[in-house]
Amino acid sequence: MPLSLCHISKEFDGLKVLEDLTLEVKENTLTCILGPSGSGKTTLLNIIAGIIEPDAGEMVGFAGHRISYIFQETRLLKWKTVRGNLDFVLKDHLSPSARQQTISHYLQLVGLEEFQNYYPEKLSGGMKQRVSLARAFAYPAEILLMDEPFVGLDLGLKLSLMHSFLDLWLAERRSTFFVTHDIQEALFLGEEVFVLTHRPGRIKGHLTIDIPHRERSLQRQEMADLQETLYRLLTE
Ligand SMILES: Nc1ncnc2c1ncn2[C@@H]1O[C@H](COP(=O)(O)OP(=O)(O)OP(=O)(O)O)[C@@H](O)[C@H]1O
Repeated sequence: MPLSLCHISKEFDGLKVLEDLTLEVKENTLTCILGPSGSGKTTLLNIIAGIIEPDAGEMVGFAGHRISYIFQETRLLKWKTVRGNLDFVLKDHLSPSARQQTISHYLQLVGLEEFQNYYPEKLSGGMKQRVSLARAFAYPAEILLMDEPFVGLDLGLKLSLMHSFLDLWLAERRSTFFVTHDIQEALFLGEEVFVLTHRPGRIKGHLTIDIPHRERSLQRQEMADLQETLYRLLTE
């Protein structure tokens, strides 16, 4: 069943943040919501997560689905080890032995097995974000919400985290809503990309990118053209 947001509007104290926003995607699609700062991207994720009620509109296809939410700041529990952080979100869902296996599987996918007994304060920023990705994927959620998880990181680290994220996501597709104001993130990750207007956020444009993730390179003219289109949509 597709996931649909239908005519969603939201204002805070008279400030219109989202206006008549409608989109529909297939299940297990990696959807990027690309928009300028203040266009209501976080508000939209919070509405999908059920943290905020929209003033108008409805969501179809989301009911009964569990949600994992990844933020810009990693929100790891600092009194628990890497393994303990994953264990914490799994303890109500899996038996102890299944938990051990699941945790090892995801830590291996993000290359952090040997750091499993470290506390977050002993990890670099990139390693912490990898733990947070592994934790989000380990949790048995059908929907993944990602709020600019790589913002403010240097280019090398951002690229390496995007690869870690894609390794996890390609191994096990989830319906993902990834918000960003970064054209390259949308271009390299999105299967569907929706571009928002300035506040109040409305859908300004929509692209489907059907190039397999592993074949996305700016050397390809098609990718360069898509980048140009996204740039125009975002800035004009
Ligand atoms: N709970 C709230 N109460 C009042 N105003 C709010 C609230 N949440 C968000 N806003 C306002 O809504 C607008 C959109 O915020 P939001 O965080 O959704 O945008 P964004 O696109 O995620 O921005 P950024 O890219 O800068 O994070 C902002 O002007 C913000 O001040």
